[in-house]
Amino acid sequence: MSIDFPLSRDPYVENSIPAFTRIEPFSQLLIDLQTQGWSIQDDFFSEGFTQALMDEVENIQNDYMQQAGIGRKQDHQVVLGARRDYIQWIDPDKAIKIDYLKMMESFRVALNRRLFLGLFDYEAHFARYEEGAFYEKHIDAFKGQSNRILSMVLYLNEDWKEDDGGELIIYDEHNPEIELGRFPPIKGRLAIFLSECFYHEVNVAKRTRHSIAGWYRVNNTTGKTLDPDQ
Ligand SMILES: O=C(O)CCC(=O)C(=O)O
Ligand SMILES: [Fe+2]
Repeated sequence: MSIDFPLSRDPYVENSIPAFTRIEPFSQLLIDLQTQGWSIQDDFFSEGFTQALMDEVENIQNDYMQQAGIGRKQDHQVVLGARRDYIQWIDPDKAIKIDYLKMMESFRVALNRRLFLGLFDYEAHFARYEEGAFYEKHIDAFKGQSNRILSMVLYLNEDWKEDDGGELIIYDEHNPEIELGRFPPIKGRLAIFLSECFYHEVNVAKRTRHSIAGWYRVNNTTGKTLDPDQ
């Protein structure tokens, strides 16, 4: 009789594989942002790097995640009608997370250099939508009230099928009744859009759906008020 153990890979080692396979991984993305304010990029990271991020998120137990709320941490409230996912903020405490944050830092520099966005930092969390979870139509930042400038979501789901739902729907900047597109959360796909401009929504997922959602921010610290963290 044989016992089935889950396949376990060797732990990811810092800097062990190239994070990107394309020569200029940011170029089309920067053009899209400049011309339309949003972009969808497939295979953004290399296969091995994407796989290491998938291994990481798949192995987080629910107990180590928190139920996502609406708004920032200090006014954290869980509104089940609006959003139902579990999150874990990404801190540089493991090789794959260190390398991921390093890559996002190099992207921040490229964004500032090319688009003069003055981005100050990046915050991100793993997200798990279990079967039946969704996130109703919303905007990530209200003009003048937030320091979130760019929203990014990286999808980490093997063999996502059309029937699995969970699409990201992006709405028109000028008329949020009009859909710009529906994007299934397939492995390696990256969605990016200006946080203050695009309403978006996550359709009900019919199976567990993993992603990393992150935001590039500006520093709005003035006088005695420190910019809140997350
Ligand atoms: O997972 C997605 O496709 C979008 C998530 C989202 O909109 C958010 O976390 O603010
Ligand atoms: Fe969002």
